[in-house]
Parts: sequence; structure tokens; C-alpha cells
Amino acid sequence: MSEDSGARWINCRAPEIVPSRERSMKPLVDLERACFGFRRRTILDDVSLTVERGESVAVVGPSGSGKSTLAAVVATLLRLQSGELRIDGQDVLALRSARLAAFRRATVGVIFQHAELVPTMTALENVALPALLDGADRATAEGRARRLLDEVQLSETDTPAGDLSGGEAQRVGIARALVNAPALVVADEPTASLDGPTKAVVADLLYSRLEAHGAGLLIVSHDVAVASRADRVLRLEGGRLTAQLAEVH
Ligand SMILES: Nc1ncnc2c1ncn2[C@@H]1O[C@H](COP(=O)(O)OP(=O)(O)OP(=O)(O)O)[C@@H](O)[C@H]1O
Repeated sequence: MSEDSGARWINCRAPEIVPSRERSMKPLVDLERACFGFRRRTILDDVSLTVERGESVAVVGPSGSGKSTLAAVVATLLRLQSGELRIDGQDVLALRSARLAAFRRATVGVIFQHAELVPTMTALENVALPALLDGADRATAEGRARRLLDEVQLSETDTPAGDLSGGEAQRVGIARALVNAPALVVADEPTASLDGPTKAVVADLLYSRLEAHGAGLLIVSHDVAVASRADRVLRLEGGRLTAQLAEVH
């Protein structure tokens, strides 16, 4: 999803950088009274959400209810039309394109349904890329990438990403999301395109690696087994976000 697609920019304030000590006392994600629509259709209607540091929060809901839109808003890929969003204490709506991109690279890892790797680059190059873009030198970026690929149990690091199976590609996606040691990972249907046994392996790796790295997680998933492993499960329906009280479906 591209930044600003279909959205109108309303909040226009001067950038404010919050000191890191002050940031660490605030929720990792603090979304308040968020509204977002595509053209005339309201998708998020006064939605508030917090994710604490190291916490995992799953969002479930009917198809088309706006789960991916919410994930893209929290991943700072789409801008809210009204409301507030602070991530790691930073008012992200106050940041414009270049600074927002730099903030996102350092703070938010994103995992997509189809991994979205560069097919001609190897697994190792795909994982190292965000670190290189964030200013790491090649040896450092590749060292981090190798360690993370080892963590997700991918030994064939020189295979072009286009030749990987769906499960392998998603393991690379998890490693890539973690390469800049983000405080937050946003995962949009990370297991939806995988078969049963592979889903379980990828979900295990996702939750265990995030816990090991102390990253918070916002995960959108149709999969009961995957969503119910989160610390909290929320339901998005009719533009509103509520606690999921009954069984996830
Ligand atoms: N770029 C866009 N322009 C216009 N409408 C869009 C755009 N992206 C999504 N939508 C619409 O917004 C609504 C919410 O889409 P979204 O993908 O967020 O829902 P979802 O809950 O993730 O759905 P699913 O579970 O089927 O993936 C849908 O009706 C979709 O068609």
C-alpha cells in the first residue's frame, strides 16, 4: 500500500521530536480517535488502540472491515485523516515524508501477506536491505541479516527470493522486519497464503522471535490459531474496534 493513497492530509503541525527517556514511559502505539476513509467511505470511525512495549495485539473482523487499512495506518504507510498516532512516543503525523520514512525504517518492521521480497535478490540481500537503507555498512547489515536468517532457520541464504517457497519467503519477511531492531512489528495476514503445517511454523517463529527481540506486535489475521496467541484480541467491524470477548472467528 502506498503512502497517502486515497487519503487527505488534515493535521498539519510542526515536527516535534520527543526525548527517548520520555518516550520509553509511553505506550508503544497510541492511536486516538482515528478516522480514515477511502473517498466517501468511512473505514475507521473514531478508533482508539494502544499496544504496550513487548505486547502482542491481534485484530480480527469480517472481510473488508478495514483490518489491513488499520495495519497500514499503524505502520505509518497510510496517514490518518483525523485523530492522533504516537509510536514510541513520537507524534508521527507531525513528520513529513523523508523524516517519516527514516522513523519508520528505524522503529517499525512490516510483514505482508505475500512477504513482498525483491525476487531477484537473495534472501540475505533482502534482509540486509533495510539496514543498508538505514545507514549500516555492508558488513554490519549482512552480519545482522545472517544472524536473523539463522534465527528463522533458513540456511539457504544465497537463494534468490523468487525461488523460495511461501513459508521460506515469509521466514525471510520476519527476519527482514527485525533487521533494524524495531520497537514495533506490524504483520498483515502473515500466514494467510500458507498451508496448515507451514502456517504453524511461521506463526511459532513470528511470536517467538518477536518475544526474543522484545518487539511489540500488531497482527491482523483471519486465522484463529494465529490471532488467539496474541496477548489481546480486538475486533474491527463497522469502523469500530472492540475487545473480542467470544471465540475468535
Ligand atoms: N486504496 C483503496 N482505495 C479505495 N478503497 C480501498 C482501498 N484499499 C482498500 N479499500 C477498501 O476499503 C475496505 C477495507 O479494506 P481492507 O483491505 O482494509 O479490509 P480487510 O478487513 O483487511 O479485508 P480482508 O480481510 O478481506 O483482507 C474494503 O472495502 C476495500 O475495498
